[in-house]
Amino acid sequence: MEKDFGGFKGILIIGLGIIGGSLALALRKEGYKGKIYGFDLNKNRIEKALELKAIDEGYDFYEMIPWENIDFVVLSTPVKTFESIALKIKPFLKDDTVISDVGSVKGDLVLRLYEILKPHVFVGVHPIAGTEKEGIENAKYDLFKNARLILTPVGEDREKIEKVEKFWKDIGSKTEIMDPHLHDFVFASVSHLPHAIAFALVDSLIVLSKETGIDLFKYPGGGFKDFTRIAASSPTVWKDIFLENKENVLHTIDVFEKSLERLKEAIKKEDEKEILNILSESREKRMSLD
Ligand SMILES: NC(=O)c1ccc[n+]([C@@H]2O[C@H](COP(=O)([O-])OP(=O)(O)OC[C@H]3O[C@@H](n4cnc5c(N)ncnc54)[C@H](O)[C@@H]3O)[C@@H](O)[C@H]2O)c1
Ligand SMILES: O=C(O)C(=O)C[C@]1(C(=O)O)C=C[C@@H](O)C=C1
Repeated sequence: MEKDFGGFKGILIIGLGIIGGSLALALRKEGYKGKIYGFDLNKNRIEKALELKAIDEGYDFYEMIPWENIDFVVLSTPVKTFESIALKIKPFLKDDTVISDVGSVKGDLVLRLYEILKPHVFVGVHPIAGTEKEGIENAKYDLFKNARLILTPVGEDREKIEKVEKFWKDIGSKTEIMDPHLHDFVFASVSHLPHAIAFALVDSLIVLSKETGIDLFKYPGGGFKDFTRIAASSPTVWKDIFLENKENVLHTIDVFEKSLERLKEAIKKEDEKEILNILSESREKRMSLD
């Protein structure tokens, strides 16, 4: 099928971070012919986006944006900013402009955004791709290529939902539709919990270093570094994800605590059979990935 990026002629990306920036670069790389507008509260990000030729025009005041040219808006800021941004931009939107996002949490948030923005159509999107880096200075044009991308539409506007799906397919993502609440349980388990544990693991070493007076951070090998790469992720982005997906994150932490407790008990009792059971089952699962 011919590439038309959903037929959108003018795209506004709000938030020129690693994800918003990578989206702009991917559009260029994949041959998008329309105009790309960028918005960010941080002027340095706008300058960098212009320097990289990722965007055609950049703004830090909504009033200045040529809204008549924009038929697709993508929210790419931390998830807790989405609702206030939606309220701010709504008065400027053309009737047929579609609004979407790239946020890591969906659930009730997409229902609230849908209500705030109607009669405009909002379609929730989550690309399952990223790194621990932040800002457009770390953006990659191929971040979304062959990556899974979840759409969590609410409402019945098939035509606009399909336009958003085609937009991402033309960038090279593998799209999948999911219920927004199911999405939040799944990604609490496979993404939010691992980030919480990685941050907490680094914190454990801070505590142990203070307790002992030994700078444990001088000694990590590959194991600790591999395990905690994601603890270098943006605190602002992850604070918002944990709070916006609070119930699921708390539940998955409870389950993790029980798993850790099971291993702890087996070690305490020197129960070799139980230790081997836990490690073998986990190793088998981990090896079946990819
Ligand atoms: N980083 C990842 O791995 C990843 C992956 C998938 C989805 N996401 C989601 O993508 C979104 C963006 O994350 P990121 O990693 O690109 O973050 P980032 O920190 O790299 O970029 C966020 C940008 O938003 C700007 N910003 C913050 N508040 C703003 C506001 N109120 N108005 C305008 N601009 C504002 C910041 O100045 C920054 O340039 C988040 O919702 C996140 O959950 C992130
Ligand atoms: O690879 C990483 O650094 C990521 O954290 C990417 C990752 C993930 O957990 O897999 C992080 C958040 C997203 O919403 C999607 C992807």
